[in-house]
Amino acid sequence: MSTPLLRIEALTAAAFQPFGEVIEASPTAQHFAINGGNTLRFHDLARLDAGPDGRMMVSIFRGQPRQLPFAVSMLERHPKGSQAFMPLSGQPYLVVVAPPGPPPGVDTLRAFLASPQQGVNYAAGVWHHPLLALHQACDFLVLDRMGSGPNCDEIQLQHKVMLSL
Ligand SMILES: NC(=O)N[C@@H](O)C(=O)O
Ligand code: NI
Repeated sequence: MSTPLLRIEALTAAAFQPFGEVIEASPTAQHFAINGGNTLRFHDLARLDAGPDGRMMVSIFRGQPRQLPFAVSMLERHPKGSQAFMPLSGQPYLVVVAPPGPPPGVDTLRAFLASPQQGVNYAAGVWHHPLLALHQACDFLVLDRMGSGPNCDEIQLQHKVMLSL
């Protein structure tokens, strides 16, 4: 039996709501002028969470491009804190997620194509695939938890799914 294709959806705040937030300078986001009108502030776009005993840290991930079609065989989650990615290299990328809680399955997996102007913030415990950069090596600004104890659970999918554009 061939490995099923996972449908890839356009990334929107509404579609991503069960998993976290989309970070983008959207006209629908709360925004207001600052700095004497020189600057527009797109305000409070994501809920960053390091838990009661952690702190947020800033990193840069340089992801090598994934070759498509790509087999999704595992996901991970960070139970103690959120994790946000903001693209820096002007390329789209893929996001694969499943709701927090039960092990992800073909019926709960979702895939999104993020534009170069869209970041994502995974809420704590949301299942997601590690960075899926496309086309070239891409840098991402990453905001996630520094703290004690393990904060990355990995799970192998019972049934693989394929990503293709
Ligand atoms: N392991 C790590 O820091 N990266 C992953 O969490 C990821 O989501 O890419
Ligand atoms: Ni992660």
